[in-house]
Amino acid sequence: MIINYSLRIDFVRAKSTKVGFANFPLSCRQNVTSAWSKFLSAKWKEASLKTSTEINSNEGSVCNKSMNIVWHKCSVEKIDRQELLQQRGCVIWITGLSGSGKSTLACALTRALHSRGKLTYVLDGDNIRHGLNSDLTFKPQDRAENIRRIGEVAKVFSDAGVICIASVISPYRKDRDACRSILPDGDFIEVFMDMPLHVCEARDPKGLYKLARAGKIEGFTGVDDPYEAPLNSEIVIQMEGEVCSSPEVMAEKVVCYLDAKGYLQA
Ligand SMILES: Nc1ncnc2c1ncn2[C@@H]1O[C@H](COP(=O)(O)OS(=O)(=O)O)[C@@H](OP(=O)(O)O)[C@H]1O
Ligand SMILES: Nc1ncnc2c1ncn2[C@@H]1O[C@H](COP(=O)(O)OP(=O)(O)O)[C@@H](O)[C@H]1O
Repeated sequence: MIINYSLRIDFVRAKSTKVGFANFPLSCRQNVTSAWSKFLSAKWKEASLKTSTEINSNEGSVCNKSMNIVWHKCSVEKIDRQELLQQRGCVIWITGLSGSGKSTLACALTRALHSRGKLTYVLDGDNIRHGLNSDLTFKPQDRAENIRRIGEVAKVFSDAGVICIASVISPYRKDRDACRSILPDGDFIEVFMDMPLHVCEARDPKGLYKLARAGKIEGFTGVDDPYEAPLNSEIVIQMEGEVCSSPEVMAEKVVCYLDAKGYLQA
């Protein structure tokens, strides 16, 4: 993006330098400007290639390919919507292994908040992959893009004043941190489902661990694909010895956090 932009400036400068060539013979001027154009167009191509490589890498999408865009502000803003809803928009980001209980917690939490009159919306990895993200695989760069898109959608919901609950494996720390970085301070609340792999594998409600162990699914998180545990989550859900709290008790822990931080009022 920066490279593209500076090239655009160079291009404008190059065009204006043509005026300075006015005293040279026409053929000489044409040669210089055409060499300049070739040089710039080669550089432009190089920059574009670099940009798409960056987007397709595991870095996540750090560049914006859209140029000449200006943010349009409206007179009704987040603060007005929050006032209407009597709550503060935020993102509850539930991360953990498959089978760790992310969807179960997301459902219990949306139910608990709904019954307190709070507007929520759940973005579940499995569900989003049925539509918006149906073009993505489980390769690292596609997981990164999956998380980037869900992070952006969650940001829109929180800007709408909604308490958005994202339940996604999101195995890479960098991708989760990127989602945190696009939200106002405090509005990204990470919940780590810190369940041991053997517990998740014993649950295996969809039979996916079994398939992964049999080599029928490649790159399954926790089996032959990494999961980078969060280092500083706002909330950690763990077992107490061999016992797992009920989904309602887990949800209550998150509700208490939201209440204490003032998200349940405008
Ligand atoms: N290879 C591989 N690894 C992990 N999970 C897999 C895989 N293939 C399919 N599934 C199913 O996809 C669900 C995870 O989707 P996510 O979008 O949350 O994954 S990710 O955040 O992009 O890693 C996940 O759902 P949950 O079990 O609810 O986590 C699985 O059912
Ligand atoms: N707190 C819990 N106690 C006992 N079983 C649970 C709990 N949370 C989830 N489960 C069970 O574990 C399995 C996986 O839960 P799920 O929410 O689908 O996990 P994930 O979304 O992380 O894959 C399901 O069969 C679910 O009923």
